[in-house]
Amino acid sequence: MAAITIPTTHTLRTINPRTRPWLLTLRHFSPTPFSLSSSISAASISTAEEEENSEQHPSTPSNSPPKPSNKNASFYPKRGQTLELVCETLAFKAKGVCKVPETGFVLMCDRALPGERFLGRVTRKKGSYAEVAKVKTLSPHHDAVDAPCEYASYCGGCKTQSLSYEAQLKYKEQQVWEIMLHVGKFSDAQPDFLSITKPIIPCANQFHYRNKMEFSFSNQRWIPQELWEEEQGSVNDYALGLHAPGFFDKILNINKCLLQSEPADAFLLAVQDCWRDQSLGLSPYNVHTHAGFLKHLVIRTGRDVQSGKPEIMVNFVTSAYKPELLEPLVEKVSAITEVTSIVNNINTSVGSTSVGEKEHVLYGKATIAEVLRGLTFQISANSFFQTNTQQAEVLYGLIEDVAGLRGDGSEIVLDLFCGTGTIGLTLARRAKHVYGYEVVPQAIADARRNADLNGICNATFVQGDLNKIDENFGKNFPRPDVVISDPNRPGMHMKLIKFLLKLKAPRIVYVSCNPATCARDLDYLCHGSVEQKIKGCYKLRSIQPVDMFPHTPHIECVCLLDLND
Ligand SMILES: C[S@@+](CC[C@H](N)C(=O)[O-])C[C@H]1O[C@@H](n2cnc3c(N)ncnc32)[C@H](O)[C@@H]1O
Repeated sequence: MAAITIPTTHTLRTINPRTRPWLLTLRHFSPTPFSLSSSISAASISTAEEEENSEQHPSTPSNSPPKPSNKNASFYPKRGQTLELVCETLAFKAKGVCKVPETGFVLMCDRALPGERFLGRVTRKKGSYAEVAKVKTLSPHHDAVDAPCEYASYCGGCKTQSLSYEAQLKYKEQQVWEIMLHVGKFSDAQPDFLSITKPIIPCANQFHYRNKMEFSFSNQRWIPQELWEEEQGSVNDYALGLHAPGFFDKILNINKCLLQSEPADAFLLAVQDCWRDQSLGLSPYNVHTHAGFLKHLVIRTGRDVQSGKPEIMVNFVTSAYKPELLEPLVEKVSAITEVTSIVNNINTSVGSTSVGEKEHVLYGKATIAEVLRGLTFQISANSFFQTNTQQAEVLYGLIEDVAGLRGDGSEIVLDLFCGTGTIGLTLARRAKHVYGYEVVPQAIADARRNADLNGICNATFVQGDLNKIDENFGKNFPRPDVVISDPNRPGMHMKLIKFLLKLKAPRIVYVSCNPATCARDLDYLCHGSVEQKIKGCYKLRSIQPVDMFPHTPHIECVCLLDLND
C-alpha cells in the first residue's frame, strides 16, 4: 500500500469550486451540433435495467438520438474501420469522447482518457455517433497517475484509476452540468444556473471505501491478452473475481481489490486459497451450460457497534441448496475472526443476479450492523445499504440540510425507495412522522427493526412496488411537507412522477445515482411534458454532485425542488 499516494482531503477541497475553470472549456464545446452534449444524450440511458424501464418514458433521450447534421453527414465511419483519434473529454459512464477532425463526428471509446492519442476500431454505429474499441495507445492521457491496482487496465470495476483524482472530479462535475442542460433541459443562460449546480464533493478516502463487493465464480478464467504468455500453463481454469469490461461470461481472477475494505480483502484471499481444493468438490457455475454450484461471493463489511471493530458478512450464492457441499468451506472461513455471519442465497435462475429465492444462515447472525449519523442499522444480505459508509455520512448530512425540516416535530416526511430506512430514520428525529416505501420485503423488515433498535416510534415502513402504484396510493399517509425520493438507476416510473405532480408537496429532495435518469425526471417535474400530458410545477433550487465512488464512472446527486408559488 505504500505505493498509493492518496491526496489529502485538504488538497482536494482547495480545487477552487467557485471558479470552476472547466466551465469555460465546456462552453466552447456546446455550439457544435455533434458536441459532447449530443453524445451524452444519445448514450445516456442504456443499461439493461434502464432499457427495461425506458418504455415508461417514450421521450427519454436514449430513444431519440439526435439526427446527424449535414456537417457530420460528410463523414460516417464504417464498422471495422481503424482511426487515429484523440480523446477530448469524458462523457457519461466515463466514455472517452473523440471527434473526427474537420467533420466533428463524435466517436465514443470506453477507457480512452482525455488527451490520449490512440488507434480505435469502429465497433458500432449509433445514429449520431459511433463506438470505437481502443486498439493501441499512441501517446498517454493528461493528468496521468500510476494506477496502484495491478488489475486496473483490464478489470471492469475501475475505469479511471490512472487519471488524477482532481481530474476525475472535474469530469464528473462537468458531466452533471452537461446532462442537466441537455437531458434536463435546464438553461445555463439562466442567471442562477451556476449557483444551482454546486461543485462536486470529493470523497476523503479514495481506496478501501466500499463496504460491499460482489465477486463471481466461473469455470473459465479470463486472461487478458497482455498476460497470455505469463499465464501459459496455468493449472486451473477456475476464476473468482470481477467481470471483464462488457462481458457477462468473462471473469478476471482477483486476489485483492483496492476498493473494498481491508478485512474484506484479506477474506477474499483466504477464500481464493481454498475454494479450488479438489477435496472440497466445489464446482463454479457455468453461465452457458448452467451447470455448476458456486455463483457469487458477496462480502459485506460492517462493525460491532460497541467495540467499533470490523465485522464481515459472507453471502455464498449457489445454484442449489446443498449445505453439506458448502460445509467444509464454511468451516474454514468461519475461523477468520472478523467473520460474524455466513449466509447462503439459493438462486436457481439462469440470470446473473445475486439475490436468492431463499436464504439460509449457515453461521452466526443473519444481519450485519453499521452506524450512520449516530443511528445503528442492521442490514440483511439482500437489503440495500449505501456502499461507501464514510461518504454516506456526508450524503445524509446534505440530505438533512436540504430537506430543511424546522425541527419542531410538526412535519411529515415521505421517504420513497427507503431501503433499510436509513434516510427516513435520520430525519425522524426532526419530523412528526416518516412514511417509507420500498419493494424489497427484507429491507422493510430491516427498516422496522432499525426503527425499534433506535427507539424511533414515528416511522411507518410499507412494502410495495412504486412502479405499480394506483389511485389508492397516498390515501394511507397525510400530505407530506417533504418528499425524499432515492430511486435506483432507472429513476422514477411515470406513474410516480404523475403522483408527485398531483400531490404537490412543498419540497422534494431527489437523491440519484444516475444523473441521466435524474435529469429526465427533474425535467418532467419542473417543465412537464406534452407527450406525457403532464404539467411541471417545481422549481430546481440546487444540484449537489457527491463523489461516492472514486475511480469509477458513478456519480451521486442530491437535488432540491421547491413547489412553484
Ligand atoms: C438507491 S437505493 C436507496 C435506498 C435508501 N434510500 C438508502 O439510502 O439506503 C434504492 C432503493 O429502491 C428500492 N427499489 C427499487 N425499485 C423499487 C420499486 N419499484 N419500488 C420500490 N422500491 C424500489 C431498492 O430495493 C433500493 O432499496
